[in-house]
Amino acid sequence: MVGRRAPWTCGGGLGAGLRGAWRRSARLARSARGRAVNALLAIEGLTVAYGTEPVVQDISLTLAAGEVLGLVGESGSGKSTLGMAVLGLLDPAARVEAGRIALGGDDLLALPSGQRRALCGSTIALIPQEPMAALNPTLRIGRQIDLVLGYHRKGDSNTRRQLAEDALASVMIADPPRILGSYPFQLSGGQLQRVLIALAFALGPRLIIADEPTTALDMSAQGEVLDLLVSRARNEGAGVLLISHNLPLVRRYADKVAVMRYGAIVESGTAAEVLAAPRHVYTRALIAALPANSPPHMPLPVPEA
Ligand SMILES: Nc1ncnc2c1ncn2[C@@H]1O[C@H](COP(=O)(O)OP(=O)(O)OP(=O)(O)O)[C@@H](O)[C@H]1O
Repeated sequence: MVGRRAPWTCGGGLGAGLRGAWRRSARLARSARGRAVNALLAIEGLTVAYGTEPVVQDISLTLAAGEVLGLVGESGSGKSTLGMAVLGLLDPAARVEAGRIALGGDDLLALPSGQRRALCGSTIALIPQEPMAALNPTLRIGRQIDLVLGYHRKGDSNTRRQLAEDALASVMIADPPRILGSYPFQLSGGQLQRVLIALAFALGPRLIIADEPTTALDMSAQGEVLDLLVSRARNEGAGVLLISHNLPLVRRYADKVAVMRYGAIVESGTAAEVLAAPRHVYTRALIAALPANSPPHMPLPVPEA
């Protein structure tokens, strides 16, 4: 696991050119069901190293607007490092050694740092594993949302208050005024994750990096949070990179799956193909390692060795 950050720590505006490219990409995705679509995100030959040790090696993948790509693999396989590379939030010790990350046709790695920062947190949102760690424990939720919306220049304080209430209502949180007046410790993990999802969507993301977004939640909250995140993303034409250990959840929510091992993708394809009929021995081992009766959502078959 690499260092986690709140989704709004590096936000800013969105260039008109990029906005146009994403709109075109979302239109293409909607109008081309079942056919090849223009990628919202295209990663080509990405290699990232800590010191001399490459932990992401020559990775290529694509994600269309409105699509969910599940990234699975054992701990330490490089999933979070890949996500952080896309966000532009790599640890200072990490170095991109090769490759290209294109979003809406623009090469993120070639953008000046100010423009790159401007995309992160608003256009590319992070939904982290630990919602509690992403929030300031000493500030009420309303104050934290107001700070973020203010940072992104979302109107005066009355407008921001209304935006915050609307954002919370849109993720079906009961009694938004009460939630805005609460401290993080007064809310459940599921409520906190909904707050982060509400805030992410209030900023109009085109790409969401969801890094183990339900690991800290109980089983019923896991389904609720992913139902919400994925349906909202599909409706708004945002792509989701869903990083998860939970294969049944990935199969339920992802359109495509990429399986990582030792920094490389060993198998990728549609979720149905990869998780129901895995070709790679490592994917089979991941599926075989699932505890019996683990997920109520979507039990996976254990393939023959
Ligand atoms: N700041 C860092 N400095 C040096 N090595 C790091 C750093 N962060 C991560 N690594 C190493 O990079 C490799 C990939 O880590 P990463 O967190 O990307 O894996 P992961 O698949 O996301 O694991 P997890 O599922 O546990 O979060 C691991 O070997 C890890 O030890």
